[in-house]
Amino acid sequence: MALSRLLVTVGTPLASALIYVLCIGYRKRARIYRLRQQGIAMPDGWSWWFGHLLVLDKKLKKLPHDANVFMAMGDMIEEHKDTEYFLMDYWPMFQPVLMTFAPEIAAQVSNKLDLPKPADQEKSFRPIIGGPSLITMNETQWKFWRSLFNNGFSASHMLSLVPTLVDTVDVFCEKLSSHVNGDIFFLDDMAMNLTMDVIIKTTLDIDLDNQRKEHKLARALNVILDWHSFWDPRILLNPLRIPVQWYYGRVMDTIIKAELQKRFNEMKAERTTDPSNQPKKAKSVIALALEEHMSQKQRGINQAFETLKLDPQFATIAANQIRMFIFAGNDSTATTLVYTYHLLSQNPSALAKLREEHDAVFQSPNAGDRLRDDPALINQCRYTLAVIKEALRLFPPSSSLRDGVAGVSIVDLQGNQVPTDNLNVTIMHRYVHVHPRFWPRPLEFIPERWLVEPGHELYPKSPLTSYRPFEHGTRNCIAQTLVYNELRVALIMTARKYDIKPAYDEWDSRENERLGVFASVAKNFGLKGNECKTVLGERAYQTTRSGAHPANRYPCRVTLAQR
Ligand code: HEM
Repeated sequence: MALSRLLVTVGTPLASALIYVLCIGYRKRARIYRLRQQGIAMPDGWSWWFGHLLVLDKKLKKLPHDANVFMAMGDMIEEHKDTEYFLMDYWPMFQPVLMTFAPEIAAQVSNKLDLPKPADQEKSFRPIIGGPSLITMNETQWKFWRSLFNNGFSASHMLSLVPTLVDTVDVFCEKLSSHVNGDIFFLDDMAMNLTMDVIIKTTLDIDLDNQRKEHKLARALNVILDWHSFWDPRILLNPLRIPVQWYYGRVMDTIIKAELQKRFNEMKAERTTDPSNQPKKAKSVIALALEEHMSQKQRGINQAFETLKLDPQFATIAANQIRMFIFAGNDSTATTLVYTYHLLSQNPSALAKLREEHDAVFQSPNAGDRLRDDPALINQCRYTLAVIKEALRLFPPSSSLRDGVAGVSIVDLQGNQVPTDNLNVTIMHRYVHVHPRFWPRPLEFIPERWLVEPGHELYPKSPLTSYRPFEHGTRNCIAQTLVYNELRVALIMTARKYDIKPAYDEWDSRENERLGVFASVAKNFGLKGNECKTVLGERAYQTTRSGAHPANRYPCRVTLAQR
């Protein structure tokens, strides 16, 4: 009797929960089934149980194990040339996603419909960022924070930070010099240290000097990222993950909040001293945001500035924003720099033209000093900018992700309505950027295409929609001017000094030697396959590591430039 009562007590809620989950699951699966029946484009091989996961897995198996998942979409792009979008059903892992590479559809997503960020994105970013931030916020909260930061990232403010960039790139040059004629090193790591120093200096005004010695702030972020995955169950289910990420998140917050308080105190002190006695110094992004916030607050409550306090709620979200700037800005900028050097190493005539431009604009080999005196000189380096734009076209480090909205549809190229509710939408930058309908000789590295006039055979069709590494519309990247300035300064100060060449062949043969006799015996007996090491013929293929880092952290060698 007691047993049957227990079974009823425990079993009823369990059975109800199971029925509930099955009902939800069935509803979601039935929806995709209906979309298929309606003719919404999707790859063949869909299954009720695993959506398109098995289809994707089959494509991924043809690539190196760490290749970026977007690289596996090449066949699907070919198969959907008529619609230029397709629905990928990631059941049971994620929400289904409408994947598009049509600039016309991308423009609807980012501008016309201005679709919001997915509600669950914040949760997956939380271990890294700590909570809501610009990248995941929507509506009023997003508007408030974006308006606080816009001024700090403005073109004029970014130009005033060029001398800071020069100081940081000076250390990068010192590091490159230490490898001249030396052994293989990993350019990706070195670029990451550079961009970390830049992002912290420009947003928070701390000199990490991370390029010389790993700073605890950088280390904390790196540990969090080592324990992070958006999908890998081996990492997500590890019981140590949450405490480790929580601890290092606290380390980051403590450092950032202490600096915020310092900036706040400096700001108060500035307001009470005679402005003519204050040293003229470029302010950090957070200092400008704090000033704006405090001025708004002061106007709102009509209270003397000296009596205001830094409110903890504001400080917490501001700390998230800084953590997000570090995360969003570090990898993507570093990988772009590495791919720019890579493309230059493969295209000697472009490198020669770049050097000629630097000779013409700066004359002296010490471009850093000239830039410190006259930051606007970077704007004269048109070919340099064209080289960077071309690197971002061929190796964009990110894509855009948006949430569908009930009742809102995308109009496809044939004029059909594609409903977006309960779907995410991804704009695949890589495939928009090499779209043959828009780009002449799409796979070639041709910086000149950025310098010709409309009507020229190299001029892209509709560059405003077909080129979107920083996305368009209200949710475009807030830091694109910082990125262009940082990369320009780095190229200006290094291109004439160094020749950087990839060393993958040497690296691969060393790795084979290291794996030794057991691996080659295993291969000979067919126990271990010869893993493919290139994607579309590219050894420096983009990997899954956030920011689409080049394979194996880009092993390379550097020598002094031979001209
Ligand atoms: C090569 C470097 C970079 C690239 C290619 C890049 C690309 C992008 C893209 C594509 C978006 C839109 C994402 C979406 O629509 O889902 C974005 C947004 C954003 N990026 Fe970047 N980014 C770069 C560097 C940076 C840096 C250095 C920072 C930080 C200072 C940064 C901060 C942000 C922020 C805050 C947003 C969200 C803006 C908003 O929604 O208001 N990015 N970025």
